[in-house]
Amino acid sequence: MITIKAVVLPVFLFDPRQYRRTARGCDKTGPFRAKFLYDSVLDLRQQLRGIGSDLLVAPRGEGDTHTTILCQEQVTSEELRVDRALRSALPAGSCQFKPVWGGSLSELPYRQDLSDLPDGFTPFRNKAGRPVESRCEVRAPIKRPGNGDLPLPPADALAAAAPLSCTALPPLPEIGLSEAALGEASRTLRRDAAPDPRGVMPFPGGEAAALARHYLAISLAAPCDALATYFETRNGMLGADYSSKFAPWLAHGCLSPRQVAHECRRYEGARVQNKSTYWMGGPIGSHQSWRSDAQLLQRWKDGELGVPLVDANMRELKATGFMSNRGRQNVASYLALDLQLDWREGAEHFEALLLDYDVCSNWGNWVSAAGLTGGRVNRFNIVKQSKDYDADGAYVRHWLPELKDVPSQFVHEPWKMGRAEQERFGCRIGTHGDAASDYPNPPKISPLASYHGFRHDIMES
Ligand SMILES: Cc1cc2nc3c(=O)[nH]c(=O)nc-3n(C[C@H](O)[C@H](O)[C@H](O)COP(=O)(O)OP(=O)(O)OC[C@H]3O[C@@H](n4cnc5c(N)ncnc54)[C@H](O)[C@@H]3O)c2cc1C
Repeated sequence: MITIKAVVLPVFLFDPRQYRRTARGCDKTGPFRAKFLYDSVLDLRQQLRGIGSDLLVAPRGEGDTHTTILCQEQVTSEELRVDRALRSALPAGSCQFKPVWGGSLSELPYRQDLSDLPDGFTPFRNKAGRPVESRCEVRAPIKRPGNGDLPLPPADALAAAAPLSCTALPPLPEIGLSEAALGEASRTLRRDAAPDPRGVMPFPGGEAAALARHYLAISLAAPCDALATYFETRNGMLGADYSSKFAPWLAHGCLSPRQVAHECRRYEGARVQNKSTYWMGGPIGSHQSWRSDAQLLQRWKDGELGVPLVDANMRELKATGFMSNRGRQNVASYLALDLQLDWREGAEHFEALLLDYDVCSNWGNWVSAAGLTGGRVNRFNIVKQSKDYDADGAYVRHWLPELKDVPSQFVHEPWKMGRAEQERFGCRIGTHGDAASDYPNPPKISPLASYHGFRHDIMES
């Protein structure tokens, strides 16, 4: 009798659908995430080589499939469409398609069909007065496998697996990166390309880089106490340690959320607990007719609106692929609730540029920012937010050189400077596009009172 041992074939397919343009003309994947993904695939290959196997890589869904395809179970529309296309492309009878649920860290204390799931975050988190995470058991991380621990084919057996390759990664045009993104990407993708020095930190892709992030060195030998102050610092916008910056690695599957949760518990046990470490671990609102203004939208994307906090954050995103949570909330609120431009334009722009793009986190947060969750609409007062979270203007000056000599009194409201002050502080305020001005006047926004279309309360914060 012949015994056939099950073998797991490690394959990475670059899916061209991820690199096309959307109907609104946005790249699905911009250069930052394309590079992060490349780094991550290279790192995965290195790790598999380290345990005697290898990674097969192909530009699209080619290759011989004759066993079981294991994949993450999806819930969102484009991802489900990809699953359906893959299922129907599989030769009948020769291959099984097996989605596995991996979207939650532990069993939630809600019904399996989620019929008792609250709409808002606060009631979700505090079920019957107890924080939801205190009822959730997170399983311990699995030990790192060594050579021979996994049913992987040896490297030399994989070397002959044409048309898949284990030597080279596919060139970008083969993946289908759009022309516009390619121009940028070919620059960013140079191995030696340095990240923008103004960014919060470099983000190399791959598990090795994630584990080297010292925030995770909750490790007791050399503890990093940034975690202890997370609750106080998490609304920051400058520097590496106001938040974990794990999101890009989590979004790409380079870092296990179970491992992060485990390290946090270990840290809390050994050092100190923090109120907010629990973090680590479709629109239903009323109809709103969004305005359409391509020029204004472009100014928002370019950080050229004349609203310093929004502009600084949008320039950071454009230059680095990252933006703080505080920044994301403000720029999203400003686009949807102040400019009343279509929030989906903003969500698509984020999807293209964010290193940590995740379909649920991005689109879910945008739905909420646009006031479409069915609950209270939270409209950010940008000037108040600027003064609360960037009191001395260090963040806006970091990204807006036009305002570098403008004192704190005016830095968040430069339009309030008179002509003499503009002269004195070297910043002329004027019409957007006017060569004689250094920084634009902000667009006129609708007062709160004219804000129709929402059935629910509007709260300013
Ligand atoms: C409009 C908008 C779009 C967003 N798009 C994304 C996205 O595409 N991908 C993404 O991972 N996050 C997204 N977020 C959530 C949040 O801004 C980022 O997760 C966070 O800024 C990443 O930085 P960090 O890893 O240092 O987070 P930390 O503050 O250190 O938090 C630790 C982890 O918790 C999770 N997390 C934190 N805040 C949120 C949140 N509000 N919603 C969901 N998860 C959260 C992330 O996985 C994060 O890495 C978005 C928020 C807004 C307002």
